[in-house]
Amino acid sequence: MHTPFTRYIILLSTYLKPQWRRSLLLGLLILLTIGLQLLSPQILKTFIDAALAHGVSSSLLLIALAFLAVLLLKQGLSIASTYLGEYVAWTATNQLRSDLIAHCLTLDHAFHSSHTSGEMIERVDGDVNALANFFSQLFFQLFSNVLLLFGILIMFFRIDWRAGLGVTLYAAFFLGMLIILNKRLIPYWKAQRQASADFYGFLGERLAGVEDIRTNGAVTAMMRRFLLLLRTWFPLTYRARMMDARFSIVNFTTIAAGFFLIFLLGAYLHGLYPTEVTVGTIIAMYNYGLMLLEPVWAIQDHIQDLQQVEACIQRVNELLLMTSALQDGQRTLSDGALKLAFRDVTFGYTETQPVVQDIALTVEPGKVLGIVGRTGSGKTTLARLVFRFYDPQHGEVCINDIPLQELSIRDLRQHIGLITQEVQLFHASVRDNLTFFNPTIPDTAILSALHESGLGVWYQSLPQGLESRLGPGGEGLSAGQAQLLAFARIFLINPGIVVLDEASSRLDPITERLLEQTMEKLLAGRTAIIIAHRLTTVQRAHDILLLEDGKIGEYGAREALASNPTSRFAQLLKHGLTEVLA
Ligand SMILES: Nc1ncnc2c1ncn2[C@@H]1O[C@H](COP(=O)(O)OP(=O)(O)OP(=O)(O)O)[C@@H](O)[C@H]1O
Repeated sequence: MHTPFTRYIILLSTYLKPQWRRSLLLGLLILLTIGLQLLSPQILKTFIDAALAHGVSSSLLLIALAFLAVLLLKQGLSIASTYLGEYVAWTATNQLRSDLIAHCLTLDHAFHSSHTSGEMIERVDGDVNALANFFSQLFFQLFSNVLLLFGILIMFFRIDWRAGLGVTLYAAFFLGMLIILNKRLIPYWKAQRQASADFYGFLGERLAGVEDIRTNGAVTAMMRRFLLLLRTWFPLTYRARMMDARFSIVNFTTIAAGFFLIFLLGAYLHGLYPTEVTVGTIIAMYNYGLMLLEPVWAIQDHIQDLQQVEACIQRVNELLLMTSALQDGQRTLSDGALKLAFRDVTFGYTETQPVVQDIALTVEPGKVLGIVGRTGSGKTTLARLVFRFYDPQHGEVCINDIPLQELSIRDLRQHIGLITQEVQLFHASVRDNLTFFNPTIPDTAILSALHESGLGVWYQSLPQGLESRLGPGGEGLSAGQAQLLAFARIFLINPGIVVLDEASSRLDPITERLLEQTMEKLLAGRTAIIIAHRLTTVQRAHDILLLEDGKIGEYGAREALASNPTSRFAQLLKHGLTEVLA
């Protein structure tokens, strides 16, 4: 495992290297800004000494103008470095974001089903945002604040070594004290924030359920819980604020002591060397003292932020180090209907508990296999194995007699179309919903897919054609229309195998008829696996697989099974699919 420091270096070099010119320019801008910042007290010193020595003169105006010019230039440079800093940071972190997303997409289904989407968003975006802060502010600000601090100390040493030493010791003490005090303060604010999060979490949940609370007469009990939460929240906030106040008192006393030290040193040195340490020098020392507070406070903040960033870098690294359990193959598939075979397949989500067992069957090109079985019998699991979301523990799944492990996963998935019960629709245009945001697919192909899937009339009613936006989660579409849109997606990619997990809910007769017609077109010239819930679909299947607790309960040609009165399938047909399998 790398030490934190090497991790920072690796991260910085990976993502800043491509922008080294901009980063270098940024470094230069920061150096110049610091140089100008250190110059202004010197100009002030010259001004005061000149005023005291010669009274009001034209040179004073020139010095004042130089002071103004330095201030303006410094301001301009800070704006430029802020802009450049943000630019460099956003470019670096956007690259990191896309690297992480691309990496997550290569991870297997087991990874994705064991991490919630919220967790992934927090990892990819929350952690990257913290790192964006590291790149844009923390790294460059820490760099410039440390430089500024050293610059100020050098200015004190230039005045006199005793001044330099005194102020260096003071700065070290001040910084150490701030770090210790802040560490003590953090738990108080953490507890306060937790209490506030609990309160708002409770409030949000109760507001969402306000009708149930009222109708069940639970208002008094809820109010009591509110008061209890407020009773915890208030003392925690009070304690945190009091600690803050104490912290401020110590802080300002130390600052005051610092200025006292500077004036004392100034007066002492003026006494020793009146011509070198002038009144102007003492004013400059005071100004450097004021200037010193800024980097000390900032460095203390940065140290805290670095601890957070360290945790983020660790999590991002962990994610990047994860690899998919599935090894990618090289071979590719031909177009057209494909042959699918399960060869003695056994698979379980855990090693010890098989979910499907000893599955051996073949679906010839262009044929339809209907899978029926009770809920939890392993139907969806079989479909997942076809997509190679998982590898079987025993046996193999083959397409055109090629084991899936030998196929390129990308190519494999381009040759299989999946329609699930719940169609995932995006809050985006009809075009993007059909093409999955691929802008290279021509309109003519999309329109033809819409017509083929029976959505021609629906498309005519769209105010902005393909650019019309669907509501969030497909709002405004009926379940049947959503299914047909999923069919249109399949027509568009034209795969050789279709896996269809049929919607179990009943559809209205018109949509049902439309779906039937579209299904006919969809299955023509394709191999299909249909997890069937409706009788009409089952009747389309050439073969039937009845799954019972992950094992083959019955498997054979549909007609043969249907005409055998002793078969389970014939019983199912007699008593109705949904009634028996529900
Ligand atoms: N990602 C998973 N991780 C662990 N166990 C799972 C996972 N998915 C499914 N299972 C378990 O595997 C078994 C088979 O589930 P599967 O979804 O394949 O059944 P199904 O026949 O498709 O059910 P349904 O008709 O309800 O969709 C169930 O016991 C289920 O709890």
